[in-house]
Amino acid sequence: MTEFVGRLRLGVNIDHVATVRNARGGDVPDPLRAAKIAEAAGCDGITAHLREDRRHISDADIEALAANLTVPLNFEMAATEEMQKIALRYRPHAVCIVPEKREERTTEGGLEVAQDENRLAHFIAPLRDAGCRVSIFIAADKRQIEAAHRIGAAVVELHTGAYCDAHAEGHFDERDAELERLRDMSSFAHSLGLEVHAGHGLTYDTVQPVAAFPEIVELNIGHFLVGEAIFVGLDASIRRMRALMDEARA
Ligand SMILES: CC(=O)[C@@H](O)[C@H](O)COP(=O)(O)O
Ligand SMILES: NCC(=O)COP(=O)(O)O
Repeated sequence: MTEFVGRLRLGVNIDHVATVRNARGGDVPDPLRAAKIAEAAGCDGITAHLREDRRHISDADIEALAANLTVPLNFEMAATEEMQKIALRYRPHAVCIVPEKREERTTEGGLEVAQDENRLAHFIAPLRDAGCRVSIFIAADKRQIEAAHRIGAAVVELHTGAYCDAHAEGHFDERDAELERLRDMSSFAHSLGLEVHAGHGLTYDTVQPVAAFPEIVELNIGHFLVGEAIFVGLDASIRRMRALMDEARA
């Protein structure tokens, strides 16, 4: 089932502004300032991942974002009791449950929902009751999508990392196969009534084929935008991404 869903939303992930700040300690660069620039550049939401080890975003960042944003906050977190308490304190517009491994450099894969269904169903219930849209960050995998649907998630965010990595490494057959998987699985998730988002590792070079899938309503993009901002400024990097997304959608 496909349908035209209108303007594709851009959620700007500001985690890696905090990474730069934390390299030295102190207060600069300030993720909230980045979020305000992103709002002015026309983003549709701000994404921030409060990792359990606080390697980038801090508790104080979440407090500042929750108090000052005018666009919705998408709060990414692991499925732990500590994070659930924080989410229930701030009640962000959306909570995206992501897997975390201590030794990983970034979020390597999607959440294993199918093997942890009962626990996750109980875990997300209070978040849903508090009014948060619960999103599950998963690989483009039918089994995981079906499990996310069964536990009562409103949204699935499909991990685009494998597609982006294959492109960056010049493995174009693998890239095309990953893209095909993303296309099929976004359509499948949509057919179950799930809202479909995608993200991780997207760049100017990789965003358009994903943005063209009509079932996807939101892309969350961060690391590349923050890196590009070093050269052109954050406002310009976001506006260019926005333009590429709109072009692909048209
Ligand atoms: C879940 C996700 O894909 C992003 O939020 C990403 O996790 C950014 O943070 P890291 O680079 O620490 O993984
Ligand atoms: N959920 C994915 C996200 O928020 C952004 O990931 P990245 O662009 O920083 O890799």
